[in-house]
Amino acid sequence: MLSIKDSKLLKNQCYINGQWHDADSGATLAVINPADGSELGTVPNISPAQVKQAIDAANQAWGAWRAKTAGERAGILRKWYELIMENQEDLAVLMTAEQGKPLAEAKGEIAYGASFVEWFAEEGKRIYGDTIPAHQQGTRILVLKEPVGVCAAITPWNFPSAMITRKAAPALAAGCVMIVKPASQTPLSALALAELADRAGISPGVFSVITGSSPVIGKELTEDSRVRKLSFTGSTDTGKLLMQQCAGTVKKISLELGGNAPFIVFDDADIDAAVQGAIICKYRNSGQTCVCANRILVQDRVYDEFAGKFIKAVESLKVSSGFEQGAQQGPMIDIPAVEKAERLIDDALSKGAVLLTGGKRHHLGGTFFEPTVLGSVTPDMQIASQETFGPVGPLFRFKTEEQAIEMANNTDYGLAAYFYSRDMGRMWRVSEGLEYGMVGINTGIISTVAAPFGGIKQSGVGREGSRYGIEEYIEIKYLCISMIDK
Ligand SMILES: NC(=O)C1=CN([C@@H]2O[C@H](COP(=O)(O)OP(=O)(O)OC[C@H]3O[C@@H](n4cnc5c(N)ncnc54)[C@H](OP(=O)(O)O)[C@@H]3O)[C@@H](O)[C@H]2O)C=CC1
Ligand SMILES: O=C(O)CCCC(=O)O
Repeated sequence: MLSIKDSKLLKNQCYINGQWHDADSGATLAVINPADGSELGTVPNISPAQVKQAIDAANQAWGAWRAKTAGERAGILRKWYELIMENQEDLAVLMTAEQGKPLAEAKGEIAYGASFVEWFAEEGKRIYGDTIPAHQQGTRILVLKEPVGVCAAITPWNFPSAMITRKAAPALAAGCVMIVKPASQTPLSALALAELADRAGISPGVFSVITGSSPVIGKELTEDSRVRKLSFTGSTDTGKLLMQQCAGTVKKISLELGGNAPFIVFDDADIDAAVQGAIICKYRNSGQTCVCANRILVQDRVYDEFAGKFIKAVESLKVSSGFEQGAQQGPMIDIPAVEKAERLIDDALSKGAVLLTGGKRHHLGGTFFEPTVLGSVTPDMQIASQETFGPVGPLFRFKTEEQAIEMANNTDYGLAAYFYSRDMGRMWRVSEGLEYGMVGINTGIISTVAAPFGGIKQSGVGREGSRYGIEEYIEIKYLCISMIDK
């Protein structure tokens, strides 16, 4: 039994048009605690007709929601933010139970997720239009910014709360309405957010959370022309599929997909700081983060020093249930995730990599995995080109700055990159040379509500957070007013 103060936050129904619903058929999906395999509850596996009902409700709710002033919407969103923060502890418990991350990380994610609601409540008040010098006498040109309309969000299990608010908050602030389909592994965090949205006074239909089979729900959401936009965070393969499905109705899309982040340590770096940065960048959330360091590139001269200190720090990480005091690495999300880590390690070792620590399932059993470091990794190994999404840190060796940039860019992904250096000229050269949407310099953590999050190449389309994030939910309408001199 989960220990939460407000038992009404634990839901087993989905939230459509301001009401809680079972599936028409009564079908359910089980939600599993990855730390011990126990069942935490069930959620409805809804029918295509119920997805249509959610779209009907959203479409109907849109008019009244967009007609509110930005200030009125901001007041309601502010209330939602406050309720999320008041319930931070309970929401974190739900998250750790269904996702596995340490409770301290879960609390951090709740605050991070709430920060998008607070930020965009304010940002919605500053959606300014434009006037443009006209091209002829007696004419004026105006640019209006209008909400896109009914939006859908499909979100992943690795950040079960923040990936919802990062999409829903700018949408609602801009005057759009949103239907969210969370990952099947982590629907409880999403449904708890819906309960709090309800308490905050977000009107029926403005924010719905639906659960069930992803291909079925995805098809309904992408084929319905009333849904004007899809925002997705998840794997590149699923993102490509959804992009294709959205083509039929030419929807706007935002895609936040996979990464293959290089983490470069130059020989002028502060090595201790680089080790700390690499630990947090690689092992937070058990390595299941799209901006996690995926390849650690270390310059020849400092390779041995960095490797020695890094291995020591990795070996000191506490692996346990996320609820245990001091937990630093919880279980992985499921067995396929463990098998993927094993596959990548086996491939690397068979091609000449060296196991420096870890490398196998943890003695705690289930989906716990040892924090792992591989040395002498080379670009021909699968781990160099695939997103590991696990606690495996592969060390690559490089000689020159040019070689580091070339190795870093040698991937189809372009989400986040990191490097450590104390040379100002190098900071500019390398920042400009890296083909990535985000670059962390002398830091392993770059996520904040204040900055634009997103990637290039096959890592996605669009940006989330910051003042840029709200533009994803705005259409531009141009007015050409003539004959004003008559
Ligand atoms: N960029 C990122 O942040 C993430 C990257 N990944 C990467 O993807 C790998 C696999 O993870 P996985 O969970 O399978 O990622 P997916 O991309 O498959 O899942 C993410 C979301 O997409 C949904 N989804 C899956 N298939 C469809 C579909 N056909 N139509 C509509 N929605 C769909 C899922 O729903 P449901 O759960 O119900 O199937 C979930 O809500 C990971 O190992 C990692 O490399 C994974 C998650 C996040
Ligand atoms: O992994 C992701 O999908 C998002 C990363 C969360 C963040 O750091 O903002």
